[in-house]
Amino acid sequence: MHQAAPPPRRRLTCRRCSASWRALARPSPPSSAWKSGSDFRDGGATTLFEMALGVPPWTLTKNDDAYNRAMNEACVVDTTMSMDIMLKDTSSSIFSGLTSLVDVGGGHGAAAMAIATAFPHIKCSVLDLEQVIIKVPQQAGTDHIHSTVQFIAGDMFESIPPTDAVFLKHVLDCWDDDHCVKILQQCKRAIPARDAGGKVIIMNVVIGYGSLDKIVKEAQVLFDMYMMRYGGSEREEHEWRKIFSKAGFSDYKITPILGFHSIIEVFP
Ligand SMILES: C[S@@+](CC[C@H](N)C(=O)[O-])C[C@H]1O[C@@H](n2cnc3c(N)ncnc32)[C@H](O)[C@@H]1O
Repeated sequence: MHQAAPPPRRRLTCRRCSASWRALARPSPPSSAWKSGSDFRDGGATTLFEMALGVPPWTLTKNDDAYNRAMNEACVVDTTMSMDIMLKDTSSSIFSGLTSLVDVGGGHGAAAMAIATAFPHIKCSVLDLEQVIIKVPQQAGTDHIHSTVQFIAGDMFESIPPTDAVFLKHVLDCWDDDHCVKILQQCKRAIPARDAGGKVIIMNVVIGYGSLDKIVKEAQVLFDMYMMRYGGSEREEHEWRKIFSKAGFSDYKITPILGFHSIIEVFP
């Protein structure tokens, strides 16, 4: 039987350090996952993740329960640890004055619950895809903090509920610049003007910010490479500035926190 030949191996090059390696140097996925050469990312259609698994990650969370569970649980573990650091380091200045916040792409709500615990007067909600929200563990409605956090199934590219602030933790680095601009444009529609307290709070890497330790720098660059699988990337300040400006925001402030993350407050 005739089987479609896999695409030729290509050499990928890291934009920051010029390291290069062979794409697809791994066991072949099922032939159905291969697409024609013109479908590859250079042709505009897909990502390393899709090349290997045939669908984008947020389709796989819909199609594959085990992958969905692993992704949601991993996000809770990462977020529980990093929110602890973030809230100790920076919280008062960043969250003061807010009465509502939507954690967009907030998974099972670990960040929203940490914020609601630290600031009980802020009404916190989580917006995520339906396949994520329907799997929010049951106990997340029974104790006091869980019951104050509202979970909303929806698509951030279509609309985000009105709120003082949108929180985006490890969401924008999953996407290329054009998708980030679209997400940020929806965020801007959801929040009030700057003088009425509106802002977007991004928790992500800003390459070059934070501790100058070699290990922190290496972690930032490794994350950049890691996010390439989704077609996303970690960004330097000038790359963030470009997407904020394209999405119609007027100003931003970067606050590095312990570890390799920063908080970016983005103002309409
Ligand atoms: C890398 S995870 C980050 C989760 C969480 N913010 C954290 O840091 O632990 C990205 C999240 O974005 C969500 N997501 C992807 N596409 C989305 C969409 N179109 N609308 C809403 N959420 C989306 C995913 O389901 C996932 O929960």
